[in-house]
Amino acid sequence: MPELVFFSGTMDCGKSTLALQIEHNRSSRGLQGMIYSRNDRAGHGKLSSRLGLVTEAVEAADDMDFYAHVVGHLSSGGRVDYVIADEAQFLAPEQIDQLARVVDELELDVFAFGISTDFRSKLFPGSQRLVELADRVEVLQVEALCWCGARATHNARTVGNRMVVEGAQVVVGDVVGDVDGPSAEVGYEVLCRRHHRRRQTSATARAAALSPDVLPVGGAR
Ligand SMILES: Nc1ncnc2c1ncn2[C@@H]1O[C@H](COP(=O)(O)OP(=O)(O)O)[C@@H](O)[C@H]1O
Ligand SMILES: Cc1cn([C@H]2C[C@H](O)[C@@H](COP(=O)(O)O)O2)c(=O)[nH]c1=O
Repeated sequence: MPELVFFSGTMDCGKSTLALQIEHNRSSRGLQGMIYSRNDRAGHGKLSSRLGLVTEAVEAADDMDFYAHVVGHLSSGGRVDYVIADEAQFLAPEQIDQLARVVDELELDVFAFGISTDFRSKLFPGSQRLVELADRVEVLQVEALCWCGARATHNARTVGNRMVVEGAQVVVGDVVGDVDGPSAEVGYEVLCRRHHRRRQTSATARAAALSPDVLPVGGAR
């Protein structure tokens, strides 16, 4: 039976890498995928992984009808054996319904990849709809780690190395390493729930270790 599968995890846990591996394994057996992405960091019409792999993709506009797009491709003589949708958190709920329709009416597997929650730990609308509609939700095997060593389950947004909790839901960006000194750039860091709740990033934890009498934002350690 064809399925709608939602592969979910934090940022930087290998979702796009897995999407590219699924694409590679199927295309190397002569199957043809329709690959969608939206707002990939590598640019318009790309699906890229931090391991350096990248492939061409259809950039999913916010008014794009996925079902009509696949039907249009098939009607004009194209072939589609499966569908991959990366950065699925950025899709509208109606677009997730269209992907479910692709599974049910065109009998194609649809593999969607994305983060579930935003920097405030609230579900993205597209991810919420995926959780509601998917045949399976798969959590990725490779654990991204918080600076404390625990499994990272949450995405923090940082500005100037400090976690922020105000701002637009969508700001395309990348995880920042353990940077020294303040940065005005918006970045992201994956954290365990405990440190996300306490707003303790690696930089603020390091600063607190250097000056133990300074409490993190929010009080408790
Ligand atoms: N230099 C590296 N060596 C080995 N693995 C790496 C390296 N850089 C990144 N990775 C792996 O790639 C993962 C990120 O993959 P990616 O597909 O870009 O993540 P996602 O799409 O979930 O944000 C990291 O969690 C890590 O496992
Ligand atoms: C938490 C969070 C993330 N984003 C953006 C940042 C990146 O461009 C993507 C996630 O990409 P990845 O391949 O999973 O690393 O989402 C955002 O816009 N808003 C957020 O709250």
